[in-house]
Amino acid sequence: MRADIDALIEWFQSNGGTVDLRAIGITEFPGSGRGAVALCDIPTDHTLFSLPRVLTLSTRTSPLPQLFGLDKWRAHNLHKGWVGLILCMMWEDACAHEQGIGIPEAGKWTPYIYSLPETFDTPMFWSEYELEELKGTGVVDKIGRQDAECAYHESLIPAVKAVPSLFPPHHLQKWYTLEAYHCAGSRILSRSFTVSRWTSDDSAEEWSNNENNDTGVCNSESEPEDSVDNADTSLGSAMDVDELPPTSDDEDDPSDVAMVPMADLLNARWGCENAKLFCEPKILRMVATRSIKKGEQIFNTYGDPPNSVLLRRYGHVDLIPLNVDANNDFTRTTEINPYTDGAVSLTTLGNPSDVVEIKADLVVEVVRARWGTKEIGNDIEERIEWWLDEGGDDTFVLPHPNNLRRDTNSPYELPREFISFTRLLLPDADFESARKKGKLPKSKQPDAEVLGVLEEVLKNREAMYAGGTVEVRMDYPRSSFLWIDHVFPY
Ligand SMILES: C[S@@+](CC[C@H](N)C(=O)[O-])C[C@H]1O[C@@H](n2cnc3c(N)ncnc32)[C@H](O)[C@@H]1O
Repeated sequence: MRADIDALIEWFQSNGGTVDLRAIGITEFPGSGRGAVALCDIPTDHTLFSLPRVLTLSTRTSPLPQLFGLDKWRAHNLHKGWVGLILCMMWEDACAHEQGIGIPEAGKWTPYIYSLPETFDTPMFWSEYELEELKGTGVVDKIGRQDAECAYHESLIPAVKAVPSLFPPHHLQKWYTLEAYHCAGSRILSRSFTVSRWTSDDSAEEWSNNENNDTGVCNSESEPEDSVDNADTSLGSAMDVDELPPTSDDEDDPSDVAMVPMADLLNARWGCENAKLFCEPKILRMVATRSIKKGEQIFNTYGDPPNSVLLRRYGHVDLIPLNVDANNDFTRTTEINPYTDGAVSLTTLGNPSDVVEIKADLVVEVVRARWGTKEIGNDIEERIEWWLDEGGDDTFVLPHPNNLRRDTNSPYELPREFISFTRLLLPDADFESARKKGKLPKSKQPDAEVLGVLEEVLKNREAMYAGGTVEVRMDYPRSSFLWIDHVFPY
């Protein structure tokens, strides 16, 4: 690993990147692979490293789309989704290992390619037996193996076969296999960033690792250092002149998805962010967002997603000490820092961003089982339809009671929609009058009947998870709390 990292840093610096090697080192962290460590006390706002935009690897910076021919690229649907970037990564991999293929533009990212992982712990690579462990979580449905493989067979392979000068036929069985495709896809999934084109409207922006933002969120921070007049030329790639337009205005632009050498060596952990990548007209800059003590790990942020997302995209979960009181109940105290505060009873580990998703179907099932058609009537489908027409969701999301970022000590509250929907289904709900008034049932203060349904829904929901028993206790209205133990694996 050392040789790869040393070669990466040398390549990085000789191609316009800067690294403060007095402040940051790359080392192995047990359980999380390579990561960055502070070699001295680092003050807030210190630049740890920076790189020109052209050193990022995306369909905008790779020479491949141009060499392939932009019209042909589009005709093969390589401008949609991640398949184009996956092909660029596979091509770079082939070029790096085959010592170039006689094309001068090939092989620019070779030391970077050598630094990338070749195996992954994500569920994409789990056996059926192993996936059983995820039963009940939202992960399994979101792995997307079939869709990914469809793009491989329908777009990537025909494209590769169409241009033998770029993809020599004897490379196909080695560098363009389904396995290599999944490897490139997983590298993107776990390491890419969203790096938009610099526009004259932009100020310096912070960009979180792509993982954190399925939504592609970026936050405005400060003014750019360089005048925006220089911004266009700063991109400097061949793609500046004639590049692929975004698919459409309201879709995420796939050419914004970029591999960012060095930045992707930083790990992340819930609530531990102390560095972040900022986007400027000519460069990307990794900056300390807090003071970091010598010896501490330098953490980027992946957006503190729930463990379901961490596992699916990165192959790990965050298990941090949760706030629990002497009775092993979650507390809502917001001031306590679970990493440093010795006063906290640390008996439970988890990820405060975890949620439980409850499908509306499950509520319907419980209501049906409890009362039957005779009591609730024949119009349950109609009620559901009206609920959806009124903009109601078909899934309710229960946040973790221990989410410390919720700046409140108020009791745990069930999502109001969840209560309102349940009330709508009950036999005594005045559906006709609600529909006439166009008003959904009240969502505050659930009564005993609603709570009875909700308790059963939660028990049934818990039983869907593989393994372990869960205790669901409801203590309402005495304390106005709903206590749910261990029901938050993902
Ligand atoms: C962006 S890379 C970070 C660098 C990576 N550790 C390496 O060795 O190249 C993301 C990967 O790092 C690992 N990782 C990051 N944060 C972690 C954490 N808190 N716990 C365990 N593994 C982590 C996961 O394997 C994840 O897929």
